[in-house]
This record gives sequence, structure tokens and C-alpha cells, in this order.
Amino acid sequence: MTSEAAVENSSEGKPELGQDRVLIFDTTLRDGEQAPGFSMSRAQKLRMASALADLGVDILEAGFPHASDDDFSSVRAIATSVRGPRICGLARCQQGDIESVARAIEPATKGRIHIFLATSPLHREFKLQMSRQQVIDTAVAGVERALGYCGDVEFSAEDAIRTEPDFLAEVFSAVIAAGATTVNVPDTVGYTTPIEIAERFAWLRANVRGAESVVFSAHCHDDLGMAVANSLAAISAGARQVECTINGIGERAGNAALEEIVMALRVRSDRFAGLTTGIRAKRLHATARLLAQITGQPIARNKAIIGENAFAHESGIHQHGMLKHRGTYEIMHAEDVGFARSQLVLGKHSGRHALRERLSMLGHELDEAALDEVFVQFKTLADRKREVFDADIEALAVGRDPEAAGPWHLSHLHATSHVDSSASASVRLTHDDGRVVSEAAIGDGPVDAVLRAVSRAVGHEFAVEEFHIRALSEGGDAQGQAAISVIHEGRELRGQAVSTDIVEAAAKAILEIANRIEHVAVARPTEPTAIAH
Ligand SMILES: CC(=O)SCCNC(=O)CCNC(=O)[C@H](O)C(C)(C)COP(=O)(O)OP(=O)(O)OC[C@H]1O[C@@H](n2cnc3c(N)ncnc32)[C@H](O)[C@@H]1OP(=O)(O)O
Ligand SMILES: CC(C)C(=O)C(=O)O
Repeated sequence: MTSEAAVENSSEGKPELGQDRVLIFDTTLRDGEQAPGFSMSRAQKLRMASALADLGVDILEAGFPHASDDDFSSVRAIATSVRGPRICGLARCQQGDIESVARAIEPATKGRIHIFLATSPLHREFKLQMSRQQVIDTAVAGVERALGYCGDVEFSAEDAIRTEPDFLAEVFSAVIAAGATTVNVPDTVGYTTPIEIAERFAWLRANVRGAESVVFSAHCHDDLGMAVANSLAAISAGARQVECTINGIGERAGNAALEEIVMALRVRSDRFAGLTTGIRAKRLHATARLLAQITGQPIARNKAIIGENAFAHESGIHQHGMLKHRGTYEIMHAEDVGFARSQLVLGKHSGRHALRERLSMLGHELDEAALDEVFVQFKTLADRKREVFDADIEALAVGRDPEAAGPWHLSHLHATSHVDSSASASVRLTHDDGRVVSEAAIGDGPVDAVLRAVSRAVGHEFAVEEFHIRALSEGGDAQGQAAISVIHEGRELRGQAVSTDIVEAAAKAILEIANRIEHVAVARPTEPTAIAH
């Protein structure tokens, strides 16, 4: 790092201290990326970093620059182009590591060097083979070196929770005296409990010399499923920085999930003395989905805050409650975290209230007798299918067999993809009235090409709003479900299909939509499911 850059970084001074603000330190690109299956390329990290900046994280740990040339250049690229968060890199207490971070974060307008050293007896004796005094000396020397490059230095006592509290206090007192601006208490192996970590933070804040001049930070892992609870307990006991990741990705069982901490602070502000974060919560869903897309690791349906089921209700009693007042079964609004809306999903547990609501939304106002009749058929169908879709409901309402496809059928499909150029697809469709239509198209990938070819063949323009592929089972021959939502003449229509070939599943899903357009006269534009506020 040039001396000029060092001055620029150091002039930023200490991090934002403020007793009513919890700093969000995002380590998705460092601890998150360390987990098997989550490696990202430089371009992907850059994309993710800019999404994290838009989300409003305070500190963005962009990587471990000494790990590899690629990690170094990723951190440097982020420091060069991402503005907003303080850009941070991790280093051992070694000159080479610290220098690598310093060079990598040099272009950042706000930088931080994060150094760590394990302090617990197990790590001291078996891993580092250092005495207590050597640990203190190494930590202090590391902080002093880092301060030569950057005014904002965080020190983490790896495995702090399993460290003797009096020794941990000694280490923290020493690094604060040396100039560390943030001291981090990692629960490296996810061992602590909420009560224990709260006691530890309270004790450290009372017993560490200079505690009042630094930010105390928590870094919790999820080995026992308590990372978020432990982070929140640490906040209750005075932590004003939490280290967390999108979707809770990270070593082993992961880190504390950013979205859960942020929303717990917001929804239960009554329990957290009105503490706030700088996170733009409406961006949570999009950011989480971007990470899933980049890493190819899907988000569990039941994942808190951002999972597909987080604001979806299938059971009749809940749906009835939701239609009367959504506070009955939701403690926050889907829109608050970036979903378009809550969803009432029709399935075998649903009741008449939700069915009537969906039929009405689709333009079918049935009297009680007709509703009863459709309801019986709906339950029979729902017992056979995982989910009942709008196409099925419409078919029941107009007296068709929902499982009989048509009038369009797919009789031939051929799709090819090429590296460096567009993909192409050709389809042949047959219609119940005897027509046979063949069409071909090129597109941005085989799915896009096949959607265009089907669209030409049936003669409808589809504006695809959403497209999801989900594996229904594991293995190379797994069944994939394609779900498509399109806007047609101002109306949202959804189609879905299953196949071992995802291109075929996509073709059939769009064909389902084409068939519905032919079957049902569009009564009125779809509105979001009406849910009382
Ligand atoms: C809890 C955490 O998440 S810590 C961060 C974990 N992340 C990573 O490890 C990802 C990046 N790591 C790497 O790419 C590599 O481990 C490197 C490049 C940093 C080091 O590689 P190598 O030099 O081959 O060492 P290796 O990883 O095998 O062993 C770690 C060495 O660092 C030492 N070490 C571990 N922690 C520290 C520390 N905080 N400060 C100083 N030295 C340390 C170990 O004692 C060991 O030293 P030794 O080589 O003298 O025995
Ligand atoms: C380096 C520290 C912060 C860490 O990742 C851990 O201890 O889990």
C-alpha cells in the first residue's frame, strides 16, 4: 500500500460508534465462501459485493487476500469499484497476510484490516503451539503491523468462547492498548448458548481495559442451530457489530443469517431497545436469490425470511385467518423483505374460503352449491397432486378434467446450446382441431429458445415475469419442475410441468399457459390475492 493510501484509510479512523446502531459486518464472501460448494469466481464476487452494498451492509469482508492470487484480485476489484460499505480483508497475524490485505484494500475509500489469532487452550496447545504470552505478543504485534497500513483494525480471538474469560480479557486489553478499533468474540465452533454468550459479553465489557473505546462484535456459527439466537443475545449484552452471511452460509453448518438478525431486530424492536441497522430490508429477498443463483445452492423452502414458504399458507384454517387479517398468521409483511406478496397456496389442506377467493380472482363467482361441488373435486385432485395450480382450478370451474392436457400438445422438441453463441430450439405442436405447427427460434440459452419457439407456434407473446427450476429428487436423473409466470394481456398466468429434461419441462409449462389462454375467456386482470391488513 502506498503511504498516501495508508493515510487515506487511516484518516477514516474508528468505525461508526453509536449505541442505537448495530453494525452489520457481512462475511458472505469470506467465511461464507469458505464452505464447500460455495466458491465464487471474481466476477461473481464482484456482482455479489455490489448487491451487498445496495443492501446497506456496513462492513463487507471481501475475502482472505493471502489465500490465493484470485482471492487477492477479487478483494482488490471489490475495493476498487464497490462504494458504500467499508471493505475488509482477513489476515493471520503474519506480515505476508497483513500486507496482502493492505494492498488489496488500498483502492477502497474506507478500509479495514481484520486480523485473527486463536486464544483457546485447545488451539494454543495443539494448533499454534504457543504459550499464553506468545499469543498476546503475536496478537499485539499483528495489530501494530496492521495499523501501519490502515487506521481501522479489527482483532478476532478465534475460538473466543472456549477461551478462559480472564485470559480473553487480557488479550483484548492488550490489542485495544495497541490500537485495535473493533474486538470480535467468535463462537468459532458454534458451541455457546444465548445465556452464556450474553453473560460473556457483559463480563468482557466490564473487565476489558479500554472496552468503552471500541466496538464489541459477535461472530457466531450454527453448529447447534443457535447462531442467530446467540448473535441477538450478544447484541442484548452490548455487541454493536454482528458478523453474518446471506442465507447463513459459512463453515460447516454456517454462520448467523444476516436476514434473520436484521428482521428479528426490526420485528422485535420492543425487546432490543429500538436498536437499528442500516439494512434496506426490501432488498433481502433479491440479494438472497442472487446468492443462490450464483452459487447454484438453492434456498430451503422453509428458510426463515427468504424461503419460498416464508409467506405462503396452504392450510385452510390459516388461509381463512389470513383472508380476515394477515396479522393472524404473519408477524411481518412479505413486501417488507422484498417478496411481491404473501401467497395462499392451494393444496390438500386448503379450505373453502381460500378456494372461493382464488376462483373469484380467476374470474369465477360461484354460488354456494357450485362451490361445494368444485370443492369436493378440488380435494380429490389435491390428494393426488402436491400443489393445485390456477390451471387446475380454472379447469374445475369450467367443468373440464384438469388432468387432460390440450388443446395444444408437444409432439417434438429439439434444443441445442453452443458455447460462444445463441442456443436454438425447434418444436412441433399438434392441436386438438387437427393443426400441426412447427417453429424454431434462437435464444439466450436453450430454455429461452424453446419458450420463444412455443410462443411463435401458438401465436401468443409471453412476457416472462418469473422462471424457476427446482429439482424434485436427487441424482443425475432427477425430476425437475419448471414453473413459469407470464404476463399476457395484463394478466399474470402461471404454468408448471415436471420432466427429467428441464428444457422439456419448460416447454410443457409454457404450453400449459397457452392452453389456459385458449380454454378460458379472460375475465379480469389478476390482482394479488386479497389479504386483509
Ligand atoms: C476460523 C476461520 O475461519 S479462520 C480463516 C480460515 N480460512 C482459511 O484458512 C482460508 C485461507 N487459507 C489458506 O489459503 C491457507 O491456509 C494459507 C495460504 C493462509 C496458509 O497456507 P499454508 O501456509 O500452507 O498453511 P496451512 O493452512 O497448512 O496451516 C496454517 C498455518 O498458519 C498458522 N496459523 C493459523 N492461524 C494463525 C494466525 N491467526 N496467525 C498466525 N499464524 C496462524 C498455523 O499455525 C500453521 O502454521 P505452520 O504452517 O507454521 O504450521
Ligand atoms: C476469523 C474468525 C472471525 C472466524 O471466522 C471464526 O472464528 O469463526
